[in-house]
Amino acid sequence: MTFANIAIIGLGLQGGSIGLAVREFLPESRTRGYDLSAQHRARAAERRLVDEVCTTAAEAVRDADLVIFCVPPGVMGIAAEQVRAGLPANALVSDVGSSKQAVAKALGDALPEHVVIPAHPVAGTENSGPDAGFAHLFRNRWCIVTPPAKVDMVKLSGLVSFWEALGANVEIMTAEHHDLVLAVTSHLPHLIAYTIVGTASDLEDVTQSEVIKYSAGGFRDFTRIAASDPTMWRDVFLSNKEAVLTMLQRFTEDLTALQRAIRIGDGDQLFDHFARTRAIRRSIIEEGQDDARPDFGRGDHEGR
Ligand SMILES: NC(=O)C1=CN([C@@H]2O[C@H](COP(=O)(O)OP(=O)(O)OC[C@H]3O[C@@H](n4cnc5c(N)ncnc54)[C@H](O)[C@@H]3O)[C@@H](O)[C@H]2O)C=CC1
Ligand SMILES: O=C(O)C(=O)Cc1ccc(O)cc1
Repeated sequence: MTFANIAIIGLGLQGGSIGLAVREFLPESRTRGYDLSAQHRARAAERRLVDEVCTTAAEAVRDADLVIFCVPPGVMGIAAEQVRAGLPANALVSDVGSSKQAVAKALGDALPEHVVIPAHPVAGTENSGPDAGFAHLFRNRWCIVTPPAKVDMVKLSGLVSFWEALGANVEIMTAEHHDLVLAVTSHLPHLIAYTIVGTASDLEDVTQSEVIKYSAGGFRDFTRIAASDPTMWRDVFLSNKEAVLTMLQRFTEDLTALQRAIRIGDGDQLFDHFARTRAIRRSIIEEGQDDARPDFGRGDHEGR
């Protein structure tokens, strides 16, 4: 099953990248897009992120057989309500939200008559808006698809093929499992980055010049992550609250254990811990899941 008319709601990093990637990898498909911001619509048209930028959401979904919501997690339901009037009955509804249970519920509540199959491309950057997108964002990255227990298999396989055509490797799991895994691999790291950059800034009377001067160290990586979009990340934490709080509890216990090892001078514990984490990093690189690969996302994008 291929999609002839794809509607993209939200023309920022994700929506723009999908539009550009469809033009490059699925040239037979036609794309229409809508964004709430008139400024973003104008810029999306200038960059030709989609074939046609529409001034209403209902117009963008006209004739669509696939609609992908690419808006912050907290407004998925509102955005879905905006397309209801114009959405063809047979259209598949999907999204790219970073949390899945809450987003699936919001989309399902707003569009109860439609097939909804949520997805999450685990591919992004700290940049947002219509200037941030690029066609190769999804190349060699995971896209996690979280179908409901009873699902239209033809539409599911169509969605899997769609993401594979854009270069992604697709994994299927429940929304609940997704939210737990991503809480520790993505959401918690962002929370830690937001915290450390805030802490350093609060100490700025003492350290301001040093923070800038020595930011080529590990701190620089944290500032990149902590520059990520505030609206989106506020919504991620609020929409995946339970899983994030569970993982934060575990993290806090492990941090306290390291804190104690430092206080009592237990060098063996520190060494063993750091040796274990180094091995994890090396295994990630061996599996080819690392952004630092020479060919990753380069060429048409300088934002990383
Ligand atoms: N930033 C990242 O690295 C990743 C983000 N995601 C998910 O993708 C989704 C979109 O994120 P980005 O593209 O990064 O954000 P973005 O901020 O670049 O784009 C979102 C766009 O949605 C528009 N918008 C807001 N409310 C709207 C509405 N009601 N109707 C239509 N347009 C509306 C905004 O004007 C903006 O242009 C989020 O749910 C996020 O969790 C998923 C993977 C990676
Ligand atoms: O920029 C980074 O390091 C990211 O981690 C990008 C990212 C942000 C949110 C997601 O749901 C998936 C990927």
